[in-house]
Amino acid sequence: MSFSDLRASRKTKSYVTGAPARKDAKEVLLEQSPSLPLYRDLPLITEIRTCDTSGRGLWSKANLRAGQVLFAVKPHVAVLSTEKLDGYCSTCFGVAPPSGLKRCTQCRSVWYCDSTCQTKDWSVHKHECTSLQRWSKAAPSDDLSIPSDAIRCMGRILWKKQRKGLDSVWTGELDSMQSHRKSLPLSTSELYAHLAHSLVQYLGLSSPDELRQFGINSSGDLVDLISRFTTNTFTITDAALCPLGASVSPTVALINHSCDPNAVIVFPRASANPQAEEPLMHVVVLRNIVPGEEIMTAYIDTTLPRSLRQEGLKETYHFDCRCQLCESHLDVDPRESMWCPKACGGMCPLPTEENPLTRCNECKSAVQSTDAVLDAVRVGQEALDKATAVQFKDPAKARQLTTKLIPILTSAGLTPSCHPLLGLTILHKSFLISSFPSPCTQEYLDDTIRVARKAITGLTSIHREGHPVLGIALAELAKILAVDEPSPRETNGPGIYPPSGPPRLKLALDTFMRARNSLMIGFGMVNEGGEIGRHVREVLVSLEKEIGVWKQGVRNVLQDTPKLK
Ligand SMILES: C[S@@+](CC[C@H](N)C(=O)[O-])C[C@H]1O[C@@H](n2cnc3c(N)ncnc32)[C@H](O)[C@@H]1O
Repeated sequence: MSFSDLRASRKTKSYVTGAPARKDAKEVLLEQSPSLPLYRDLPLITEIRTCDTSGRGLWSKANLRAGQVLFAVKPHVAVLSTEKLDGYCSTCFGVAPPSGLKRCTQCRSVWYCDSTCQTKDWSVHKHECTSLQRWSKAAPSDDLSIPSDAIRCMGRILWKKQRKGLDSVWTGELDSMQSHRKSLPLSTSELYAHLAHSLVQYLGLSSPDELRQFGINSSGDLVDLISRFTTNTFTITDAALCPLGASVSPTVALINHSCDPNAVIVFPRASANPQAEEPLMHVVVLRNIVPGEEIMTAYIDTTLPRSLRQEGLKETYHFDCRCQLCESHLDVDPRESMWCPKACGGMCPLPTEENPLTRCNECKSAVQSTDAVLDAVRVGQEALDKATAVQFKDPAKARQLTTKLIPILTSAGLTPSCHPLLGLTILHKSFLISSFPSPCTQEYLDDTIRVARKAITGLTSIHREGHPVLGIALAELAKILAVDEPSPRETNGPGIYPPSGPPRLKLALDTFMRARNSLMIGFGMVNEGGEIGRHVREVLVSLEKEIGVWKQGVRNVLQDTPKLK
């Protein structure tokens, strides 16, 4: 849910238990007058409750099934990230059509599908347009000519607030989102001051006093705005979970966090008309929920080890996570695990500076190479941070880092689900897929398939089937398994991966089917797994036909071949 990054949620199989209803939940509390009915988007099968530890939250009043779309809402405000502005429509967030997008001729910074999308956005963009032009003129360099996503999003919040009315339900919902103003750590003051200054500049105000027109009457109100924005913003993603920008929905923001979530927020782009109401946020149930259970999503990447998750949650959301996963004491957490040094098939917890002694959970053999493992994890973490930071600006450099570090971490004994190996593998896979050579060689194709499979092995140890991240990764693997082989091998052996020829096609079919099952849950049954789920279904139909033709061909050959005497 972090606005800067898509942090997919994950789950370890061993934690698969229904979360017990929290005892400290109090009765329904809605801080609103009857004349201001907030959260009209909420379905009747949910209710808002408050509890001492996490404030308001959303609770289920009914049995909910995995794959059920609990509700779908249009965010109050959404903005594209700067680097996506020229590739997607700023209104519906649809990808540029083959005929291209239409650019706003005034600010020349935002793009639309067509005049329909442009007209829909005009009531807010007319303010934004002037601000963008002014900002660009004053920018010291080209790469600073567009303000950050946060500033553009907060600008939109204020203009829309003004338009909807400061006393409106719309504004009431926004203003009821949680602010941490009273408990902000000192370390945030510099960032907040910078954001406040940039926002005033972007809005073209000569003094903070002019913020009154937006209902901001004091510096406290301004801090509230920034705090509400950072605490309640969701990453907006495309149908394949690639981050596109930031969005704010007060209804969705009622949902509290768990590192072991029972729901997920996705943008499946499910409608037959891609422009209709998009971008639409769907809250999808990941596993069955019983009445009286709290609905929870993950705000951060749950493939991360506990310490990094806790750090991230504290920094952005200001709480100490006490979810089942954080409180559990597992023998071996797949996020921090290595193979048995005697290769008995068991696993050991990853050694740490504080706990260097580690043993296999099966044969109890001790890991001797502690220093080497610690070093590998440290350089792996540095490489992952660097590669993530430069992946768009300098993909060659990023790929160099992943190519170099994956073998080091693998030979240090880390399992595929272990951090930072899993992160590096996922990144490496995306580099391989995005730079398929033309013509593609068998070696490149097979290598990409192996890396994609390794990522899935890691993800499967953490996510349950049905998680959208797993569904997308499976669909990606299935797709590359179905690519025509440049030079198929003659033989297939039990230890050879990937197989070649017809067995490869069969494996692609099975992987597509597994992907489809996961996508149907993760992106919602009624959405048919979203845009990617529908695409997978189409490919499945044609692959089944292809395999059917091949089987028939084999049958014909067998029938035509004279029996051996
Ligand atoms: C998006 S809001 C969630 C709704 C919020 N509880 C409210 O009352 O509006 C995020 C904030 O809720 C609180 N929160 C969310 N999940 C929590 C958890 N598992 N434990 C403690 N606090 C939590 C934190 O204060 C966090 O900054």
